[in-house]
This record gives sequence, structure tokens and C-alpha cells, in this order.
Amino acid sequence: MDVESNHSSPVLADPASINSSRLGIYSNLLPYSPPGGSLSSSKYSRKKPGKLDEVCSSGWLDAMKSSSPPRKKLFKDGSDTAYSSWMFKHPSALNSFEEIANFAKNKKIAMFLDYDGTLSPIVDDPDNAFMSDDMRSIVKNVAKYFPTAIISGRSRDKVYQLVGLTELYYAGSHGMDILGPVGKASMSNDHPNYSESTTDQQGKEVNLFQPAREFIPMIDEVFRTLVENTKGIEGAKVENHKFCASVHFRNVDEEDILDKYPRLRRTHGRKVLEVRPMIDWNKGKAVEFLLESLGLSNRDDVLSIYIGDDLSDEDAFKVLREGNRGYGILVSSRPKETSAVYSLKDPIEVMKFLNSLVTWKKVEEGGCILNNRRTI
Ligand SMILES: O=P(O)(O)OC[C@H]1O[C@H](O[C@H]2O[C@H](CO)[C@@H](O)[C@H](O)[C@H]2O)[C@H](O)[C@@H](O)[C@@H]1O
Repeated sequence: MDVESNHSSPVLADPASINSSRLGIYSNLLPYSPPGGSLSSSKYSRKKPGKLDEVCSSGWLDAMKSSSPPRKKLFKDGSDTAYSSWMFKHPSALNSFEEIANFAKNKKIAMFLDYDGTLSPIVDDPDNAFMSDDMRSIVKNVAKYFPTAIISGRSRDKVYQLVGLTELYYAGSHGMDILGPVGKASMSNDHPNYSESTTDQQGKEVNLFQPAREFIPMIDEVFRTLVENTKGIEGAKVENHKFCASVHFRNVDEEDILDKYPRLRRTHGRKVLEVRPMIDWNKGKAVEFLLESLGLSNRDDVLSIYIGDDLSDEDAFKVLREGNRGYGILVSSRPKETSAVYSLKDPIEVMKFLNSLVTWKKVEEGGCILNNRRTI
């Protein structure tokens, strides 16, 4: 990692108790205008009752409705033509590599990576979502050259356990649990009680920022309730991510829970429903927070790249696009409405892209050394 300050490893066992201006990429450099329509205005589609509704025909599950992620409704046409025209709007980051490299020339790249569906392939059992050793080794290399952070919906401990690299920064629970550099981010002033200095497992000083800390007991309670209420539903799986709880099962209606906890809200992912605190915080804010902590905010010489596959990653894509801070890259093999600029089909393409970036950086640095020698 070549960030100049506050560079320390973020690995920390979770304590029990316990946030611009343009940065060198001008809008006329973007390959096209943002797509029309916004995700927030899209309506969720309702699926017809299925097998699981029949299984769970009592209690709060009586009201079971299915909630598909909104994108499906936006692009019903899965034809090659639809995909080609989508790819025209969101070109492959691999095919556009030269363009990206040109924008990145003489700039510091800050890399932000989602985990599930980006570094690891989507699998049926969330406990079996492993990244390959090849991917791990490439991410390790990326972190040697660029400050790199993983921003996941999973708990921070869990995503660290899955990635296992001390060279990175980690933000869990959709950015609500950040173990980052000690640099002060002004965004934390809005959450004065939720930021603390601590040390990581290597004894380095780090900053733990948890803007939804007060919600831990509430999420615990909700988790237990969800576990209880999904008992006996084959295939249902509930996860406690500390600052949010996930139910891996489309047909669970959480209205009862949301009525009881008005400060919690429901969000959607890939075949997962999530309950999380109703605070103004998301993966986009986490990106801003980390950039500021790293001393990379308000700089014309920084290019941020965020790679992700899910709806929650859209907040980060928007922050980069709207602030002209860099590029979002959506991982998807089918058309989806997105604020990302580029696209990649799957984690294999993500791996190729990351590898190309490292190779390019090595050549660029080699060029600089050669140039310096020539000057000397
Ligand atoms: O922000 P992320 O790192 O992408 O995490 C988002 C969710 O990822 C996990 O679920 C997703 O991946 C699972 C494993 O491939 C898959 O079974 C599931 O259908 C996907 O939604 C994780 O289990 C969730 O809790 C995260 O919110």
C-alpha cells in the first residue's frame, strides 16, 4: 500500500462492547452520462406465493410475501440485444482498461472492494462463500500498490476471516463497522461517541468507527426473533452481522418486526432480506469516511475505484460518480440499472482486472525509475 500516512493493518478482534471536492476526474472525462431513472424510485415487484408459503402457514409468517430485488423488474428483456446495449452504457472495465489507466496516470488509486459476488462467487450457502487463493494473492498484490479496503454487508470479523489479509482495511455491516487508519475524518464529528483509537492484532494504532453502536442490543433481539420465526423453514438462514441481520429467504415478511422497531429498516440484496438501523450511513458514506481518514479526500491526484455487485454497492457508485471521484464497476453478467460506470461479468473478470491494474502500476513505476535515471 502506498498511502503516505496512517497506514496500518486493520485486523482487530471485535471488542465486546463496543465519515469534497473534485479530485481530478472531470465529468467530461466520463464515457457517458448517468443512466436515466433512479433506483430509489423503482418499485419492488411481488412474486406469487410459492412452496415455502405453503410450508409456513401460521403466525407472523402467514403474511409471507416475496420481495425480489428491484433490478429484475427494470430489465425484463434478458436478450443479447438488451445486454449489448447495456454494455454500451456500462463498458467492460477490461476492454476499457487503457482508458482507465490513462485517467489513473500520475494519480493515486484508492481501491474499494465488495466481497460476496465480487471477490467470491455467489453460492447457495453463505458459509461456503470462499474466495480462491488466486484471488487472495491478487488482492494482496493490489494492496501493495494501492490503499485497499473491503466494504461488505457481512460483519467485519466474518469478512476478515474470509479474506484473511492484514494488508487491507475492513468495513463490515455495509460500512457501519469500520476499522481504518488513525487519520481523523470530519464525518465522525457527527457521531462523537462512536469513534475510538485502538490497536490491531499487529499492535498498530487504528481507528474503530461504529456509527450505529447503540443498535447492537436491538439487532441481537431482532436476530433472535428472526431465528425463532424461521425455525422449521427449510433453506431459511439468519445471519447476525452485528449492525444488521440478514434472512436468506425471499418469502419472509418482516413487517411485524419493523412495526415493533421503528428505528430499523428493511433492505434487499441478492436473495437476502436485511434489517438494519435507520441511520444516514451506507457503503457510500464508508468510502467517503475511509478516503478522508487516509488523507485522500479533496485531492486532484486521487482516483477511487469501487467494485461491487449488489444494490448496497450503488451508494458507493453514486458517491464516486456524483463527486467525480472515480469509477464504480458493477459485477454483473446481465443488465441492471446502476450508477457504476464500467462493468465486469464475474469474480474471474474482477481478478483479471485487478491483476491488470497491478501489472500496469509496476510498469508505470518502472517507467518513473527509468525516467529519473535518465534525468540523473
Ligand atoms: O456486501 P457483500 O460483501 O456483497 O455482502 C452482501 C451479502 O452477502 C452474503 O449473501 C450473498 O452471498 C451469499 C454467498 O454467495 C449468497 O448465498 C446470498 O444469496 C447473497 O445474498 C451474505 O450472506 C449476506 O449476509 C450479505 O449481506
